[in-house]
Amino acid sequence: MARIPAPVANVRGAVRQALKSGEPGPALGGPVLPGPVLVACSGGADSLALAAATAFVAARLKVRAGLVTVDHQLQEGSAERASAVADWARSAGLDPVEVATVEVGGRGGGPEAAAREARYEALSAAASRLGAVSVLLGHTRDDQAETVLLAMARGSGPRGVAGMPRRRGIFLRPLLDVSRADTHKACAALGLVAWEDPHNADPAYARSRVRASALPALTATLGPGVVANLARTASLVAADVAFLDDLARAALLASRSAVGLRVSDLSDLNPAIRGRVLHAWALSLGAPGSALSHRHVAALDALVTGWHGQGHTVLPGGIGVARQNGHLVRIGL
Ligand SMILES: Nc1ncnc2c1ncn2[C@@H]1O[C@H](COP(=O)(O)OP(=O)(O)OP(=O)(O)O)[C@@H](O)[C@H]1O
Repeated sequence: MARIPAPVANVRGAVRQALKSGEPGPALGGPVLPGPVLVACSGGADSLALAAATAFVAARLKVRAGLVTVDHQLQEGSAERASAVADWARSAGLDPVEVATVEVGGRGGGPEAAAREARYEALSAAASRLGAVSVLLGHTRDDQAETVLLAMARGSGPRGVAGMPRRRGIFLRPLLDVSRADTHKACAALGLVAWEDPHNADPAYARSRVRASALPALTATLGPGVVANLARTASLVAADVAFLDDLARAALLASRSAVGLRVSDLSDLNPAIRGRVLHAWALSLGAPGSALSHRHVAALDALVTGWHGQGHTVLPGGIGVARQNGHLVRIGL
């Protein structure tokens, strides 16, 4: 039997681990299969290698696996690309296979964010319609390293440096330990022609510049382990962040009162926990997470630790918070 090329084996190994460990849902591999695993595939090398490996592994594990490709209708020929991906997926034995066509226009936050939001909505909708147990995404170790570097450069703090989670809700990223070079080599070895997203090489995007210049420069300066080490940093930080978040959840419950949060409880907390409690509380009041910054949390913190009788502070979403009678309370503006 011909030897399987190492990159193909690596991608399959990562997918096998994800499918076998039960990560995609408790009933996988059991007698009753509640629904398929879906691969979210753009036709790019990462998600194409993921889809090919999933088709291969799922057939052997007797797990149902399908594919969804999203047509953002933003580029010339996007519908043809989507239907070519779908045709290939059917020929590879994936089932069900769907093209989800989305309208990206009319959303805020820039074209990239709008496309991402539309894509995740479409993938979530397809997953519920098809009763899927998981949606597999093709992010690689290199994507994780880029995410960490960007987060550090932007001062995003531990939550950003923790990178992309392996699982969030129905979404699962089995390739976070696999290099991008391997997904490209796996496609080449399998004779799969991957689509090149022109955005990936567009220097208008910070991520493209990190990919094209910053990471290669760091690798040249510090050595070839930089990408893997940045990705490892993400998982180490993610474990700490999860622990601190657990502590903060408990502290939030303990400091809640009928009117708001008790200042005496908040001031006893370690600053790392207090910041998280205030952040979580602000979210619970309805402040939009995308707009809630360190500055807002610092202003809440000042009501606790830098109290000099100052007035209220305003959170994103027009939410007023003041200190009254030993409590942080929401006020009408
Ligand atoms: N058009 C698409 N159709 C289906 N899945 C897609 C599409 N584009 C991207 N994906 C999925 O998302 C993964 C990441 O893609 P990409 O890096 O282009 O997006 P991103 O904007 O960085 O994603 P994220 O929002 O998760 O950070 C792909 O490997 C694939 O699984």
